[in-house]
Amino acid sequence: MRTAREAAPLATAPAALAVRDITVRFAGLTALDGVSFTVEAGSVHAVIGPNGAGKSTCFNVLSGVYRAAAGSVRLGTAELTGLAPHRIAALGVARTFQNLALPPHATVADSLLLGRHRLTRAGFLASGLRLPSAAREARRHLERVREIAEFIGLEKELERPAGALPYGQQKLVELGRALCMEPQVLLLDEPVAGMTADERQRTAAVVAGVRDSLGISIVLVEHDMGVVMRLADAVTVLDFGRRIAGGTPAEVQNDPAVVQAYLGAPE
Ligand SMILES: Nc1ncnc2c1ncn2[C@@H]1O[C@H](COP(=O)(O)OP(=O)(O)OP(=O)(O)O)[C@@H](O)[C@H]1O
Repeated sequence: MRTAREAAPLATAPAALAVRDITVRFAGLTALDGVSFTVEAGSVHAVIGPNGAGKSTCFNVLSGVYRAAAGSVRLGTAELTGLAPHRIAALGVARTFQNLALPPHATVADSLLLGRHRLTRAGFLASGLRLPSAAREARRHLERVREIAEFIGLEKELERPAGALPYGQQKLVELGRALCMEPQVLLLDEPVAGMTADERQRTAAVVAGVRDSLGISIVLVEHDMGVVMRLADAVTVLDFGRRIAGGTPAEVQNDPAVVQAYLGAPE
């Protein structure tokens, strides 16, 4: 059987995600102020900054939950600015959530299958009538679910209720569900928050594999600096809604403005 590593070339040429001059205001407070950065295709791009810097707001603009007052977001030539979350997902930008958002009693297999929903072609009627075309399609989706379960290391848990797994594995199911959408870009909101050291390590390895083996770009909002510094190819640093620095992890680590922002607002 093919593994997910072999089976997941991107259907379309990978594209950069260009974030340009994004401004978001909440009743007088400017949460993001003309923020720009580019997530290069096939890279891990971390967005960091002290509490209240605007990271979640940025994440919510990229996934379509918040509408920016100004600026644009483009994936290659596709304009994402102002689109609803499901349309952004359909254009190849999948996300995970900071808090678990899995149906509590569904098995791991069914949770992953949820991610295949937008790729399902057989209509309600064809499925209801059990037409061979619908059965073939269902088999294809199940095969892909198995490959992705293998990729995230949960192939043995497919028939278990996702809610019964340890927290770290549940988070991996969420990540797997997003991968099942065959995205070009994966938005990860604090993927290792609340995890044990082992779980963090395992999740970081899976995220690196998503980039290295599947060629998917990743936008990572994460407080764990160890994970950011190990995984990220590029880092954008926000403070009070402004982009104060950007570059490689080593570059931003030594940037006086970044040091000042973190020292001025200790966690
Ligand atoms: N829905 C909202 N309504 C009003 N103000 C908001 C809203 N969301 C965020 N803010 C404000 O916008 C600013 C940026 O918040 P945001 O949550 O994006 O920061 P963050 O960098 O993600 O912080 P943290 O690290 O604490 O999660 C903060 O001052 C916050 O209080």
